Amino acid sequence: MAIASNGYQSGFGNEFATEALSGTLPVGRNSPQRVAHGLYAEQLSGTAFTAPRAENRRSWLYRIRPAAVHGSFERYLGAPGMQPPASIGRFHNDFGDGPVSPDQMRWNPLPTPERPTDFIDGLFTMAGNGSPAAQHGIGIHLYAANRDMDGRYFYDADGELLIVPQQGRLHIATELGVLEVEPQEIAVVPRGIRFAVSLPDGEARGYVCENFGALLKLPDLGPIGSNGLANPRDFLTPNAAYEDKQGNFELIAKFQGHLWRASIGHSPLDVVGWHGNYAPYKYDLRRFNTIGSISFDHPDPSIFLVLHSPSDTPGTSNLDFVIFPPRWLVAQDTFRPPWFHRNIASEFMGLIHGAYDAKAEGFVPGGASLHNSMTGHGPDAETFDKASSADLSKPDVIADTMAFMFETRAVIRPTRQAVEAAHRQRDYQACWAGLEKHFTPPG
Ligand SMILES: O=C(O)Cc1cc(O)ccc1O
Ligand SMILES: [Fe+2]
Repeated sequence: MAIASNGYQSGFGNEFATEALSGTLPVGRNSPQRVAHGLYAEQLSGTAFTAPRAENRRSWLYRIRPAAVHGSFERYLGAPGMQPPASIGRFHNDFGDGPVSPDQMRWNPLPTPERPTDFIDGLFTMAGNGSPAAQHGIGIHLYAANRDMDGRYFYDADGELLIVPQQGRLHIATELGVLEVEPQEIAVVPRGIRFAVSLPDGEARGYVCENFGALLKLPDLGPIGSNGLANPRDFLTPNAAYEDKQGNFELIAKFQGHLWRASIGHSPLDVVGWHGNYAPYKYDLRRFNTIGSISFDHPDPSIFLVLHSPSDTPGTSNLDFVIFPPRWLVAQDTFRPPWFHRNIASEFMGLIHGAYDAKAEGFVPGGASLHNSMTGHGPDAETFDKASSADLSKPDVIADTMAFMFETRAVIRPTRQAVEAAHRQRDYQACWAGLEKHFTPPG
């Protein structure tokens, strides 16, 4: 039985305080000689102790047993039958260091698993850059699962996890409380926090971005002003909820790019109360206040930025999480869909719902595309033809859609299993083949 949700607190990066049993949190100190109810106090830090106050993230957990209590770790390659031949498992950060193709690439959704597969075994690494060791870059994964994590708990020491469900709800029971998310919502589980995922709909699939760099934050708004894009009060962090359970359980860790397993005799989701600003959260993408052009020209997609992980270079992100939500298009004398372009940044896209306005066909919900640094891309031939002769005297509404992009400063290296996958669309480039020469010089 999964832990029931105990509701949420609202705000982004607040100093939260929550207890599932009253009187749990110590008053006026963090680590009293004896904690109430016979609990242990434990600090979990998500930034350096000495990080500037505005960036500093840590929480104090009051729990039944400290996190140190478990058996020793051994390598874990995934459930039997799931490993690819190289025996590195399907979920890893081996992005390779040899030649990487600049091809545009696109994939159909990850197939539903043939055997019972939980969220962790259902993860399939598509691409990435940087590394957990370097503390910058991202891992990009798809998941397809049809079984609850039962007696099994996971944490990722390599990065925070941005989870983007595409089909099926997720019940994410974490040490700090429960996140219930459905498609068009996202969940963020910070580095190190233990959790178990169950599937209220029996099946689920979606995307995960693993952020090895600086923690995701809300962007500055500059001239937009003090409101807009993703508003802080729409972010929800769970109230404390715990289970007091003994058994022969498993703790899976992701550490330096690979999975490890240890036995654990109790549920690590045993935090009765906590306070601090390092905590999981969720956000409903349908709450995004979309801003765009009301005069002419299609703006850069940075106007759709939800969250970003900055790098050491100002304005140049380790990760930008951008969405393409429903919106009105009113720009005059303008080619309204995304333009043709080549970018310094690299782009991995997914589609949560509906259709994407740059692609008439082939980019399907649950699918993915990759356009690397300086690789040309843009609207397919059918979209170009339609938009070039559209009636601009009327606004267009783009309804029933939710696409997103993981954009990153470094080249995104697709994994071997992604390049060789049966679900890769090997004919993707054909979508631009119909763009004929129209050049007609005068005379
Ligand atoms: O390639 C894409 O479809 C993503 C994208 C959308 C947009 O509106 C402008 C630039 C961009 O890279
Ligand atoms: Fe693009």
